[in-house]
Amino acid sequence: MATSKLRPLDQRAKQLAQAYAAHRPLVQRGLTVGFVVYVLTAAYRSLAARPITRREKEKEVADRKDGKPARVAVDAIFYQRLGIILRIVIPSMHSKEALLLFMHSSLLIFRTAISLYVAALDGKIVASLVRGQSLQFLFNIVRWLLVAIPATWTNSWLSYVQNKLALAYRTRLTKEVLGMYLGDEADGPEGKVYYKLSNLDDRIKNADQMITHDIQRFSTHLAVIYANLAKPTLDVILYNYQLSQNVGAEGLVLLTVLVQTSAALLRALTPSFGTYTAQSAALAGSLRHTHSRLSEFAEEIAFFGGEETEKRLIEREYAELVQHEHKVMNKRWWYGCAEEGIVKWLWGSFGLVVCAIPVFFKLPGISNFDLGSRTESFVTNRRLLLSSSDAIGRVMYSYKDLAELAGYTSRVSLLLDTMSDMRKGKFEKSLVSGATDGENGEILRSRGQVLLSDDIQFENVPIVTPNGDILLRSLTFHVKPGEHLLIVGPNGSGKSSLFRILGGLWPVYGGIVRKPLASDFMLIPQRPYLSLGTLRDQVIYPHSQQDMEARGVTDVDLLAVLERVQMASIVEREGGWDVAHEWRDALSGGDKQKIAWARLFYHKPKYAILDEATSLVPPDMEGMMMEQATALGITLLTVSHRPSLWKYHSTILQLDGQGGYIFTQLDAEKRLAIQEEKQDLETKLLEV
Ligand SMILES: Nc1ncnc2c1ncn2[C@@H]1O[C@H](COP(=O)(O)OP(=O)(O)OP(=O)(O)O)[C@@H](O)[C@H]1O
Repeated sequence: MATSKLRPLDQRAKQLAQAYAAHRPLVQRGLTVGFVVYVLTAAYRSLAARPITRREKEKEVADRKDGKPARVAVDAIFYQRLGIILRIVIPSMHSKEALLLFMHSSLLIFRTAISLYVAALDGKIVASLVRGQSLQFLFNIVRWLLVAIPATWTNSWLSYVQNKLALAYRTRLTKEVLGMYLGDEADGPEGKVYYKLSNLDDRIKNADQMITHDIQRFSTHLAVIYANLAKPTLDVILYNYQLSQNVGAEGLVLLTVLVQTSAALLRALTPSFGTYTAQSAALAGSLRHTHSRLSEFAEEIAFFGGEETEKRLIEREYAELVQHEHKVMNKRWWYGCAEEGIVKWLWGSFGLVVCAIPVFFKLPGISNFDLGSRTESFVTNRRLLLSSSDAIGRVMYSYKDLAELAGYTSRVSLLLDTMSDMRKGKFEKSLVSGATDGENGEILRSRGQVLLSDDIQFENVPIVTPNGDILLRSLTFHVKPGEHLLIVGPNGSGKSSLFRILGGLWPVYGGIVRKPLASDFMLIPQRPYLSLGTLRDQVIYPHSQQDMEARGVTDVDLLAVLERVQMASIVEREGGWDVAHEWRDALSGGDKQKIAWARLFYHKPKYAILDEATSLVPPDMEGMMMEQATALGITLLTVSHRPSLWKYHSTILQLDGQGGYIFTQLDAEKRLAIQEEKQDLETKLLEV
């Protein structure tokens, strides 16, 4: 019974095998086409955005509340961000970057074609060896040497074009970012982003690190990812197509199934490298920032003997960075083991089995098989397979690269988004408690008007610090050109804040501010800023020498300006106008203030803001400088605790530090007399 049942089954299997052999070319074609479609779909799916699950969304919200870093992954958000940045780095199809990308792609295809040729040649060389055909062998070696010329040429060109591409991306991005970062009022209503980023917003702690380091890393990763993704995908298709011609598409399909199953396992094991990259960049930036603060305030710290505290701060930042790097290294270690085990060894053994198919099974349509042909086919197939598994491996590795690119993309887009928010006047800063309640909240949510005028006029303008502290609810005063204003008040009452509003640094939360452009103001603070550059650059800052010459000003005129502040000797002392120093360290506090006054006399702005600007110069010079400024038609807005300066001002704005103020005409003599009387009374009171 059993044999009679088996026979028809056996026969049916035979019939099936015959039918299969008869239609094998069609099946082969079907399998090959299916394979190509599969590789493309798999490549697309591995790159496509993974939708964010509800649990992940909830976790992200919770993390943000806890102040934990945001999760970064290869998801829809990443592609959206990348799309925006790509439009910056490749602005059009005719741009230099598009041309470089085209060159890069052509070179990649050319290199794959060479590899295919080399695989076949390798097989031929070994076959001629096995067959003992010396002439054929020599001929093949010459071909090998000849193909080396375009092969090496292509490889050098590839890395050259790739580096050029990275640099071109970096240049485009840096240009865009600097345009926003250092754009002034002339670029639009909202400039001075570099100030607002660090003072009015909490999102970015170290913009310098982002502009220099993160943009560079992003550009390099973007240039590499293209080669690491496009090339291996193309390679997988071409090598496998060639392989399927040699070993039959069935073996290849089996191989692909095995490879893809293990690849899925590897993918599931991949840690979140994108988040780690973004965290590393942020921690490195923070450490650098702490170091740069140390060198910036070296003198102050040295006088205080603050080395231990500073060391502790730096060590804390460093420890955080090292801890994070250790964590990433550990993850990379075991991931590396799993990756190498699967990609190199497991796939390698699958490959050897596939290469052996034509040796052990006679494939229809392939009619060889002396020892030489078998060796040739084995060597060629093995090379193709190695290249192919290397390509699949690279697609796998590139997922890690893609995750890292996602990390840098999140950093660059955070920078771009925050800067664009700054320009729109949208700030995110943690506010003092109660800032958003009731009347305070109303003030913070509203915005005032800024109108252009020759006078300075505040109408019901609140003065609010960036963290939402309301210093004055409603300030009203009016200064006409030529009417010097004295501003007095206790520490922290908002005197400098008033200037920040005038300079366009802080937003106007309500009322109307009438004022000239910020470029019509010039600030002299207690510790004036000295730029990098020559002595001339210090006096004419922010002008360049060309600007100075265009104004018709010569070095002789500049010397006259320095004479006004009794600093003419500095030119000879420092070795001429063209000598460059770190002027911040080379000049004393008083000299710095005098240089700043010389700068004022050179620029002759409409208004000068003097914030304790004469605190370090001798009293006799102080009066002289004020008179000269008046003679040049500069209107002074002065903050000073020195009564000796009162007589140069006609109005006074007195802040009480409790939210109240008085704005009135200033009769300096009367005020001085009252002051003296007050002091007398106080002395008498003490005697009692
Ligand atoms: N960037 C900032 N972020 C948050 N708060 C700030 C910022 N700059 C100043 N403030 C706060 O604004 C308040 C007023 O500061 P402001 O510098 O205007 O005082 P001031 O009257 O000039 O004081 P002083 O006489 O000490 O210079 C202070 O409480 C200060 O802490």
